[in-house]
Amino acid sequence: MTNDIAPAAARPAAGNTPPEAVLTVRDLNVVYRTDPPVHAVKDVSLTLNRGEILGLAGESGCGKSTLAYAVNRLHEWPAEVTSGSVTFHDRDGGDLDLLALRDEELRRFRWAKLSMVFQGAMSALNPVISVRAQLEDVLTTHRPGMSRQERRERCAEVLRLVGVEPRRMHSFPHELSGGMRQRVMIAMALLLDPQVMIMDEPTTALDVLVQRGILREILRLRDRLGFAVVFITHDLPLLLELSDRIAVMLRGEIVEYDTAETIHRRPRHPYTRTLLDSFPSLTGDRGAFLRTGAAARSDAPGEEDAR
Ligand SMILES: Nc1ncnc2c1ncn2[C@@H]1O[C@H](COP(=O)(O)OP(=O)(O)OP(=O)(O)O)[C@@H](O)[C@H]1O
Repeated sequence: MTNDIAPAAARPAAGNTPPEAVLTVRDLNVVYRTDPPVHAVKDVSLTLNRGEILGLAGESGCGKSTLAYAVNRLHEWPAEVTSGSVTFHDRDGGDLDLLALRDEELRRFRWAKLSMVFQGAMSALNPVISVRAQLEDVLTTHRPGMSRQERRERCAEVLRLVGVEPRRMHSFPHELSGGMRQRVMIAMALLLDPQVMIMDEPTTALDVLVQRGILREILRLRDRLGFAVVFITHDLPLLLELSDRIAVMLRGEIVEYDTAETIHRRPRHPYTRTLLDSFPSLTGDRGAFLRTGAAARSDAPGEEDAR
């Protein structure tokens, strides 16, 4: 492992502006009401700052997805939030208690303020509805005042942002490669200019080159558009490259929470050290390609995974 990682948490807060929270999770507990019950998220507290990438790491089954779903109120019975709070600090001012939002408020909130990208784009996208129709549907629902022309233009714009040629909007998801579909999912998550994106293993199923291209794109977009990201993966070394801060989760609890720099140089918890040592490097020298752009241009946006 190399020591050339960029100073974590240095990038989002340009100048001397102190970090400003966009999402605060306090003492969150989630239990699956099964027999026996599973206490999947235990007293989790996290703060996501505006524009930062917060990595959430931990092995399969530690509760990462349960936490992400609960934050966005996407959890379903038998999962139940038993205590805690999730507060969204809107850039327009005002705090929203997400756990208290009624259905209609929640519907308006999701995608517009906070969007989510899941691992399997194929399960999130409808394979038999064109990309354009699915993107436009989000706009029709959330921006009813937009004209047809404006909707088309916005769809083309977000596809371009994620490195997909706008002509691809006429395709159906099943006609696209896995990487392309993930890019379309990211485009959809960007449509309404959200302040937070939760990405749950968005590139895990993809091969390494395609992963690299997409991860780079996420960094570029974050720098350009300023949204904050909760990036979930079991690949802690990958998070070292991508994240500003990292939370390490073990059996439902956050056992270490610090800047990527500190976790890289001075991991305190034995489990963090195990995760760092045991995971094979997918990306070569850590920190080499994502932040510095040192990789070959073969991972140029949208081309590597074109069919
Ligand atoms: N529907 C369910 N009913 C009962 N227990 C569940 C259910 N879904 C998840 N769990 C349990 O909750 C715990 C946390 O699971 P979760 O899927 O959140 O972990 P994860 O870290 O996201 O894992 P992965 O990386 O494999 O998705 C696990 O013990 C899991 O078995």
